[in-house]
Amino acid sequence: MIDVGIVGGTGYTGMELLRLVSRHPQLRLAEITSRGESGTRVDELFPALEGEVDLAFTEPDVGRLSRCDAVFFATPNGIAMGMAPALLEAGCRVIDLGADFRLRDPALWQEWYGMEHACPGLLEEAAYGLPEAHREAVLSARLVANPGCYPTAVGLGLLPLVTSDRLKSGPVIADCKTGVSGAGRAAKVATLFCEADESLKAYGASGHRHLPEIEQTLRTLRGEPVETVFVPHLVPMIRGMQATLHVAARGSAEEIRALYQERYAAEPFVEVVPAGAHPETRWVRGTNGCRIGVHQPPGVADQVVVLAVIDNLTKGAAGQAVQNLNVMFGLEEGAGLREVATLP
Ligand SMILES: NC(=O)C1=CN([C@@H]2O[C@H](COP(=O)(O)OP(=O)(O)OC[C@H]3O[C@@H](n4cnc5c(N)ncnc54)[C@H](OP(=O)(O)O)[C@@H]3O)[C@@H](O)[C@H]2O)C=CC1
Ligand SMILES: CC(=O)N[C@@H](CCC(=O)OP(=O)(O)O)C(=O)O
Repeated sequence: MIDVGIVGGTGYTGMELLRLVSRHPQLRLAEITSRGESGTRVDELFPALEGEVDLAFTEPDVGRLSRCDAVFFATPNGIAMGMAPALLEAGCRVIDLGADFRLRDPALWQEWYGMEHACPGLLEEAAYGLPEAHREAVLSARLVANPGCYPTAVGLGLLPLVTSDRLKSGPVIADCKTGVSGAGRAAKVATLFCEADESLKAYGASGHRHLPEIEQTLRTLRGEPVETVFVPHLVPMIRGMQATLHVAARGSAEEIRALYQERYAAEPFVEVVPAGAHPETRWVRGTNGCRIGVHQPPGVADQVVVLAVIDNLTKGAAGQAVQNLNVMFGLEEGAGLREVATLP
Protein backbone atom coordinates (compact mmCIF):
# COMPACT_ATOMS: atom_id res chain seq x y z
CA MET A 1 0.00 0.00 0.00
CA ILE A 2 1.07 3.58 -0.67
CA ASP A 3 0.60 5.98 2.24
CA VAL A 4 -0.73 9.36 1.16
CA GLY A 5 -1.28 12.65 2.91
CA ILE A 6 -3.69 15.42 1.96
CA VAL A 7 -2.96 19.00 3.00
CA GLY A 8 -6.19 20.99 2.87
CA GLY A 9 -8.68 18.16 3.41
CA THR A 10 -11.71 20.37 4.08
CA GLY A 11 -11.75 22.25 0.78
CA TYR A 12 -13.58 21.18 -2.35
CA THR A 13 -10.61 19.54 -4.07
CA GLY A 14 -9.48 18.01 -0.76
CA MET A 15 -12.96 16.50 -0.30
CA GLU A 16 -12.82 15.12 -3.83
CA LEU A 17 -9.38 13.62 -3.08
CA LEU A 18 -10.84 12.02 0.06
CA ARG A 19 -13.62 10.42 -1.98
CA LEU A 20 -11.18 9.05 -4.58
CA VAL A 21 -8.41 7.98 -2.19
CA SER A 22 -10.90 6.17 0.08
CA ARG A 23 -11.95 3.90 -2.83
CA HIS A 24 -8.49 3.45 -4.37
CA PRO A 25 -7.29 -0.16 -3.97
CA GLN A 26 -3.58 0.71 -3.52
CA LEU A 27 -3.73 3.92 -1.49
CA ARG A 28 -4.03 4.33 2.28
CA LEU A 29 -4.85 7.75 3.71
CA ALA A 30 -2.22 8.31 6.40
CA GLU A 31 -2.54 12.04 7.11
CA ILE A 32 -5.15 14.70 6.46
CA THR A 33 -4.79 18.29 7.52
CA SER A 34 -6.99 21.23 8.31
CA ARG A 35 -6.04 24.11 10.56
CA GLY A 36 -9.68 24.93 11.23
CA GLU A 37 -10.83 21.35 11.90
CA SER A 38 -7.75 19.92 13.61
CA GLY A 39 -8.90 17.19 16.02
CA THR A 40 -12.26 16.62 14.28
CA ARG A 41 -12.84 13.15 12.84
CA VAL A 42 -13.13 13.13 9.05
CA ASP A 43 -16.39 11.15 9.14
CA GLU A 44 -17.84 13.58 11.68
CA LEU A 45 -17.36 16.47 9.27
CA PHE A 46 -18.22 14.39 6.18
CA PRO A 47 -20.70 11.67 7.27
CA ALA A 48 -20.72 10.30 3.71
CA LEU A 49 -17.26 8.89 4.51
CA GLU A 50 -18.38 6.93 7.58
CA GLY A 51 -16.77 3.49 7.43
CA GLU A 52 -14.36 4.69 4.72
CA VAL A 53 -11.92 6.94 6.60
CA ASP A 54 -10.80 6.33 10.18
CA LEU A 55 -8.73 9.47 10.80
CA ALA A 56 -9.00 12.92 12.35
CA PHE A 57 -7.74 16.15 10.80
CA THR A 58 -4.39 17.39 12.08
CA GLU A 59 -2.48 20.67 11.81
CA PRO A 60 -0.24 20.68 8.71
CA ASP A 61 3.16 19.51 9.95
CA VAL A 62 6.09 18.62 7.71
CA GLY A 63 7.41 16.04 10.20
CA ARG A 64 4.16 14.04 10.20
CA LEU A 65 3.56 14.49 6.47
CA SER A 66 7.08 13.33 5.61
CA ARG A 67 6.17 9.83 6.83
CA CYS A 68 3.86 9.54 3.79
CA ASP A 69 5.01 8.18 0.42
CA ALA A 70 3.18 10.99 -1.37
CA VAL A 71 1.54 14.25 -0.32
CA PHE A 72 -1.21 16.09 -2.18
CA PHE A 73 -1.52 19.83 -1.62
CA ALA A 74 -5.16 20.88 -2.03
CA THR A 75 -4.38 24.31 -0.63
CA PRO A 76 -4.55 27.91 -1.84
CA ASN A 77 -1.75 29.05 -4.14
CA GLY A 78 1.52 29.78 -2.34
CA ILE A 79 1.27 27.08 0.37
CA ALA A 80 2.88 24.06 -1.33
CA MET A 81 6.01 25.96 -2.27
CA GLY A 82 6.70 26.58 1.44
CA MET A 83 6.57 22.89 2.42
CA ALA A 84 7.51 20.95 -0.74
CA PRO A 85 11.32 21.33 -0.45
CA ALA A 86 11.43 19.68 3.01
CA LEU A 87 9.07 16.90 1.94
CA LEU A 88 11.10 16.15 -1.18
CA GLU A 89 14.24 16.17 0.95
CA ALA A 90 12.61 13.56 3.20
CA GLY A 91 11.92 11.35 0.17
CA CYS A 92 8.20 12.12 -0.29
CA ARG A 93 6.67 12.67 -3.70
CA VAL A 94 4.59 15.81 -3.96
CA ILE A 95 1.58 16.65 -6.13
CA ASP A 96 0.39 20.25 -5.92
CA LEU A 97 -3.19 20.90 -7.01
CA GLY A 98 -2.49 24.62 -6.74
CA ALA A 99 -0.47 26.70 -9.15
CA ASP A 100 2.89 26.95 -7.32
CA PHE A 101 4.89 24.81 -9.75
CA ARG A 102 2.90 25.24 -12.97
CA LEU A 103 4.69 28.22 -14.51
CA ARG A 104 8.32 27.64 -15.46
CA ASP A 105 9.25 31.31 -15.16
CA PRO A 106 9.37 32.67 -11.57
CA ALA A 107 8.97 36.25 -12.83
CA LEU A 108 5.74 35.25 -14.59
CA TRP A 109 4.58 33.56 -11.37
CA GLN A 110 5.22 36.76 -9.41
CA GLU A 111 3.43 38.86 -12.04
CA TRP A 112 0.23 36.75 -11.97
CA TYR A 113 0.17 35.48 -8.39
CA GLY A 114 1.53 38.57 -6.68
CA MET A 115 4.13 36.81 -4.52
CA GLU A 116 7.76 35.93 -4.82
CA HIS A 117 8.41 32.24 -5.50
CA ALA A 118 9.82 30.47 -2.43
CA CYS A 119 11.77 27.78 -4.33
CA PRO A 120 12.32 28.80 -7.96
CA GLY A 121 15.03 26.13 -8.18
CA LEU A 122 12.31 23.45 -8.24
CA LEU A 123 10.36 24.94 -11.18
CA GLU A 124 12.51 23.27 -13.84
CA GLU A 125 12.27 19.92 -12.11
CA ALA A 126 8.49 19.89 -11.62
CA ALA A 127 6.60 17.82 -14.20
CA TYR A 128 3.50 19.51 -15.62
CA GLY A 129 0.93 16.84 -14.84
CA LEU A 130 -1.19 16.61 -17.95
CA PRO A 131 -0.47 12.90 -18.51
CA GLU A 132 -1.95 12.86 -22.02
CA ALA A 133 0.82 15.29 -23.04
CA HIS A 134 3.66 14.64 -20.60
CA ARG A 135 3.33 11.07 -19.33
CA GLU A 136 7.07 10.33 -19.53
CA ALA A 137 7.96 13.35 -17.40
CA VAL A 138 5.33 12.43 -14.78
CA LEU A 139 6.60 8.85 -14.67
CA SER A 140 9.98 9.90 -13.34
CA ALA A 141 8.89 12.94 -11.31
CA ARG A 142 9.29 13.60 -7.58
CA LEU A 143 7.22 16.76 -7.91
CA VAL A 144 4.13 17.23 -10.09
CA ALA A 145 2.35 20.49 -10.85
CA ASN A 146 -1.26 19.45 -11.34
CA PRO A 147 -2.66 21.66 -14.12
CA GLY A 148 -5.38 24.23 -13.54
CA CYS A 149 -8.93 23.26 -14.46
CA TYR A 150 -9.26 25.64 -17.43
CA PRO A 151 -5.78 24.75 -18.77
CA THR A 152 -6.76 21.05 -18.56
CA ALA A 153 -9.94 21.52 -20.61
CA VAL A 154 -8.28 23.88 -23.10
CA GLY A 155 -5.08 21.78 -23.31
CA LEU A 156 -6.92 18.52 -24.01
CA GLY A 157 -9.30 20.28 -26.40
CA LEU A 158 -6.42 21.63 -28.48
CA LEU A 159 -3.62 19.06 -28.09
CA PRO A 160 -4.22 17.09 -31.33
CA LEU A 161 -4.53 20.27 -33.40
CA VAL A 162 -1.59 22.19 -31.99
CA THR A 163 0.69 19.20 -32.52
CA SER A 164 -0.44 18.81 -36.16
CA ASP A 165 0.13 20.73 -39.37
CA ARG A 166 -3.61 21.39 -39.67
CA LEU A 167 -3.50 24.38 -37.29
CA LYS A 168 -3.53 27.68 -39.18
CA SER A 169 -2.14 30.95 -37.91
CA GLY A 170 -4.47 33.25 -36.02
CA PRO A 171 -5.64 33.41 -32.42
CA VAL A 172 -7.37 30.50 -30.75
CA ILE A 173 -10.51 31.65 -28.93
CA ALA A 174 -11.13 29.77 -25.69
CA ASP A 175 -14.64 30.56 -24.45
CA CYS A 176 -14.93 28.66 -21.15
CA LYS A 177 -17.66 28.08 -18.56
CA THR A 178 -17.44 26.62 -15.08
CA GLY A 179 -19.50 26.01 -11.98
CA VAL A 180 -19.18 27.73 -8.62
CA SER A 181 -17.13 24.98 -6.92
CA GLY A 182 -14.23 26.27 -9.03
CA ALA A 183 -13.92 29.18 -6.64
CA GLY A 184 -13.29 26.91 -3.63
CA ARG A 185 -15.18 26.42 -0.37
CA ALA A 186 -14.11 29.57 1.42
CA ALA A 187 -17.20 31.79 1.29
CA LYS A 188 -17.17 34.49 -1.34
CA VAL A 189 -20.16 36.68 -2.08
CA ALA A 190 -19.96 36.07 -5.86
CA THR A 191 -20.53 32.35 -5.40
CA LEU A 192 -23.42 32.56 -2.94
CA PHE A 193 -26.61 30.94 -4.29
CA CYS A 194 -28.43 34.29 -4.48
CA GLU A 195 -25.59 35.88 -6.43
CA ALA A 196 -24.79 33.04 -8.83
CA ASP A 197 -28.09 31.29 -9.51
CA GLU A 198 -30.25 32.36 -12.48
CA SER A 199 -27.38 34.34 -13.96
CA LEU A 200 -24.31 33.87 -16.15
CA LYS A 201 -21.32 36.13 -16.10
CA ALA A 202 -17.94 36.44 -17.73
CA TYR A 203 -14.93 37.36 -15.60
CA GLY A 204 -11.21 37.83 -16.15
CA ALA A 205 -11.78 38.87 -19.77
CA SER A 206 -8.91 41.36 -19.56
CA GLY A 207 -6.57 38.76 -18.09
CA HIS A 208 -7.00 35.67 -15.91
CA ARG A 209 -4.12 33.86 -14.16
CA HIS A 210 -4.79 30.73 -16.22
CA LEU A 211 -3.92 32.58 -19.44
CA PRO A 212 -0.12 32.34 -18.98
CA GLU A 213 -0.52 28.67 -18.05
CA ILE A 214 -2.59 27.96 -21.18
CA GLU A 215 -0.06 29.88 -23.29
CA GLN A 216 2.82 27.93 -21.76
CA THR A 217 1.02 24.60 -22.38
CA LEU A 218 0.26 25.41 -26.03
CA ARG A 219 3.74 26.81 -26.67
CA THR A 220 5.36 23.68 -25.22
CA LEU A 221 3.19 21.42 -27.37
CA ARG A 222 3.61 23.38 -30.59
CA GLY A 223 7.20 24.55 -30.17
CA GLU A 224 6.17 28.16 -30.82
CA PRO A 225 3.65 30.58 -29.28
CA VAL A 226 -0.05 30.08 -30.02
CA GLU A 227 -1.92 33.37 -29.70
CA THR A 228 -4.85 32.81 -27.34
CA VAL A 229 -7.95 34.73 -26.27
CA PHE A 230 -9.32 33.24 -23.02
CA VAL A 231 -12.62 34.31 -21.47
CA PRO A 232 -13.89 32.34 -18.44
CA HIS A 233 -17.54 32.43 -17.34
CA LEU A 234 -19.30 31.47 -14.11
CA VAL A 235 -22.49 29.44 -14.61
CA PRO A 236 -25.02 28.43 -11.94
CA MET A 237 -24.07 24.79 -11.44
CA ILE A 238 -21.91 23.16 -8.79
CA ARG A 239 -19.44 21.11 -10.85
CA GLY A 240 -18.41 21.06 -14.47
CA MET A 241 -16.49 22.93 -17.10
CA GLN A 242 -16.84 23.40 -20.82
CA ALA A 243 -14.23 24.88 -23.15
CA THR A 244 -15.66 26.00 -26.47
CA LEU A 245 -12.63 26.45 -28.69
CA HIS A 246 -12.76 28.37 -31.96
CA VAL A 247 -9.75 27.44 -34.07
CA ALA A 248 -8.58 28.11 -37.63
CA ALA A 249 -7.59 24.72 -39.04
CA ARG A 250 -7.28 23.02 -42.39
CA GLY A 251 -9.51 20.06 -43.22
CA SER A 252 -13.08 18.84 -42.93
CA ALA A 253 -14.74 18.13 -39.58
CA GLU A 254 -14.40 14.39 -40.40
CA GLU A 255 -10.66 14.72 -40.98
CA ILE A 256 -10.13 16.70 -37.81
CA ARG A 257 -12.31 14.35 -35.77
CA ALA A 258 -10.23 11.45 -37.12
CA LEU A 259 -7.07 13.26 -36.00
CA TYR A 260 -8.51 13.56 -32.47
CA GLN A 261 -9.67 9.92 -32.43
CA GLU A 262 -6.25 8.72 -33.45
CA ARG A 263 -4.41 10.92 -30.93
CA TYR A 264 -6.64 9.84 -28.05
CA ALA A 265 -7.26 6.19 -29.03
CA ALA A 266 -5.05 4.82 -26.25
CA GLU A 267 -6.00 7.40 -23.62
CA PRO A 268 -8.10 5.93 -20.80
CA PHE A 269 -9.88 9.17 -19.91
CA VAL A 270 -10.37 11.11 -23.14
CA GLU A 271 -13.16 10.23 -25.52
CA VAL A 272 -14.07 11.85 -28.82
CA VAL A 273 -17.85 11.88 -29.23
CA PRO A 274 -19.51 10.91 -32.54
CA ALA A 275 -20.19 13.43 -35.32
CA GLY A 276 -23.04 15.78 -34.46
CA ALA A 277 -22.86 15.14 -30.69
CA HIS A 278 -22.45 17.99 -28.21
CA PRO A 279 -20.82 16.71 -25.00
CA GLU A 280 -22.46 17.84 -21.75
CA THR A 281 -20.81 18.48 -18.39
CA ARG A 282 -23.14 15.99 -16.69
CA TRP A 283 -21.69 13.21 -18.86
CA VAL A 284 -18.47 13.52 -16.84
CA ARG A 285 -19.74 14.73 -13.45
CA GLY A 286 -17.68 13.13 -10.67
CA THR A 287 -15.51 11.28 -13.19
CA ASN A 288 -11.99 11.75 -14.48
CA GLY A 289 -13.23 11.84 -18.06
CA CYS A 290 -12.90 14.44 -20.76
CA ARG A 291 -15.32 14.27 -23.71
CA ILE A 292 -14.52 16.13 -26.88
CA GLY A 293 -16.73 17.06 -29.84
CA VAL A 294 -15.49 18.45 -33.16
CA HIS A 295 -17.79 20.66 -35.27
CA GLN A 296 -17.48 22.92 -38.27
CA PRO A 297 -19.58 26.07 -38.68
CA PRO A 298 -21.34 26.01 -42.06
CA GLY A 299 -20.16 28.53 -44.64
CA VAL A 300 -16.88 29.45 -42.92
CA ALA A 301 -13.78 27.97 -44.50
CA ASP A 302 -11.01 26.42 -42.40
CA GLN A 303 -12.69 26.99 -39.06
CA VAL A 304 -13.52 24.39 -36.40
CA VAL A 305 -15.31 24.49 -33.09
CA VAL A 306 -13.99 22.01 -30.52
CA LEU A 307 -16.09 21.34 -27.42
CA ALA A 308 -14.29 19.85 -24.40
CA VAL A 309 -16.03 19.03 -21.11
CA ILE A 310 -14.54 17.94 -17.78
CA ASP A 311 -15.51 18.00 -14.12
CA ASN A 312 -13.40 20.83 -12.66
CA LEU A 313 -12.98 18.99 -9.35
CA THR A 314 -12.08 15.61 -10.89
CA LYS A 315 -10.18 15.72 -14.20
CA GLY A 316 -9.67 19.44 -13.48
CA ALA A 317 -8.10 18.77 -10.04
CA ALA A 318 -8.33 15.73 -7.71
CA GLY A 319 -8.93 13.01 -10.32
CA GLN A 320 -6.03 14.19 -12.42
CA ALA A 321 -3.89 14.34 -9.26
CA VAL A 322 -4.68 10.67 -8.53
CA GLN A 323 -4.04 9.83 -12.20
CA ASN A 324 -0.63 11.49 -11.86
CA LEU A 325 0.10 9.55 -8.67
CA ASN A 326 -0.83 6.30 -10.47
CA VAL A 327 1.65 7.16 -13.23
CA MET A 328 4.38 8.21 -10.76
CA PHE A 329 4.12 4.98 -8.78
CA GLY A 330 3.75 2.67 -11.78
CA LEU A 331 0.16 1.73 -10.88
CA GLU A 332 -2.53 1.06 -13.44
CA GLU A 333 -3.40 4.57 -14.64
CA GLY A 334 -7.14 4.17 -14.06
CA ALA A 335 -6.84 2.65 -10.57
CA GLY A 336 -9.40 4.24 -8.26
CA LEU A 337 -10.76 6.37 -11.09
CA ARG A 338 -13.42 4.18 -12.65
CA GLU A 339 -16.41 6.25 -11.54
CA VAL A 340 -19.46 6.49 -13.80
CA ALA A 341 -21.24 9.85 -13.92
CA THR A 342 -24.50 10.17 -12.00
CA LEU A 343 -27.52 11.00 -14.15
CA PRO A 344 -29.79 12.91 -14.14
N1 LIG B 1 -11.93 24.22 -7.00
C1 LIG B 1 -11.50 23.84 -8.20
O1 LIG B 1 -12.28 23.55 -9.11
C2 LIG B 1 -10.04 23.76 -8.47
C3 LIG B 1 -9.09 24.18 -7.55
N2 LIG B 1 -7.77 24.09 -7.84
C4 LIG B 1 -6.76 24.52 -6.88
O2 LIG B 1 -6.69 23.59 -5.81
C5 LIG B 1 -6.35 24.25 -4.60
C6 LIG B 1 -7.45 24.00 -3.57
O3 LIG B 1 -8.66 24.53 -4.09
P1 LIG B 1 -10.05 24.33 -3.34
O4 LIG B 1 -10.16 22.96 -2.83
O5 LIG B 1 -11.08 24.82 -4.28
O6 LIG B 1 -9.88 25.35 -2.11
P2 LIG B 1 -10.72 25.53 -0.80
O7 LIG B 1 -10.70 26.96 -0.45
O8 LIG B 1 -12.05 24.86 -0.97
O9 LIG B 1 -9.88 24.69 0.30
C7 LIG B 1 -8.61 25.07 0.71
C8 LIG B 1 -8.07 24.07 1.76
O10 LIG B 1 -6.75 24.46 2.14
C9 LIG B 1 -6.64 24.60 3.56
N3 LIG B 1 -5.76 25.73 3.80
C10 LIG B 1 -6.03 27.05 3.60
N4 LIG B 1 -4.97 27.82 3.90
C11 LIG B 1 -4.00 26.96 4.32
C12 LIG B 1 -2.67 27.14 4.79
N5 LIG B 1 -2.14 28.37 4.90
N6 LIG B 1 -1.95 26.06 5.12
C13 LIG B 1 -2.48 24.81 5.03
N7 LIG B 1 -3.74 24.57 4.61
C14 LIG B 1 -4.50 25.63 4.24
C15 LIG B 1 -8.08 24.81 4.04
O11 LIG B 1 -8.27 24.26 5.33
P3 LIG B 1 -7.83 25.01 6.69
O12 LIG B 1 -7.95 26.48 6.42
O13 LIG B 1 -8.77 24.50 7.73
O14 LIG B 1 -6.40 24.58 6.93
C16 LIG B 1 -8.88 24.00 3.03
O15 LIG B 1 -8.97 22.64 3.45
C17 LIG B 1 -6.21 25.75 -4.95
O16 LIG B 1 -4.87 26.05 -5.21
C18 LIG B 1 -7.07 25.86 -6.20
O17 LIG B 1 -6.69 26.97 -6.93
C19 LIG B 1 -7.34 23.54 -9.01
C20 LIG B 1 -8.22 23.11 -9.96
C21 LIG B 1 -9.65 23.21 -9.76
C1 LIG C 1 -15.43 29.99 -10.60
C2 LIG C 1 -13.98 30.28 -10.31
O1 LIG C 1 -13.65 31.23 -9.62
N1 LIG C 1 -13.11 29.44 -10.83
C3 LIG C 1 -11.72 29.55 -10.59
C4 LIG C 1 -11.11 28.40 -11.30
C5 LIG C 1 -9.65 28.41 -11.22
C6 LIG C 1 -9.05 27.56 -10.15
O2 LIG C 1 -9.63 26.72 -9.52
O3 LIG C 1 -7.79 27.83 -9.93
P1 LIG C 1 -6.50 26.95 -10.11
O4 LIG C 1 -6.83 25.81 -11.02
O5 LIG C 1 -5.44 27.84 -10.65
O6 LIG C 1 -6.10 26.47 -8.81
C7 LIG C 1 -11.15 30.87 -11.09
O7 LIG C 1 -11.46 31.30 -12.18
O8 LIG C 1 -10.30 31.44 -10.39
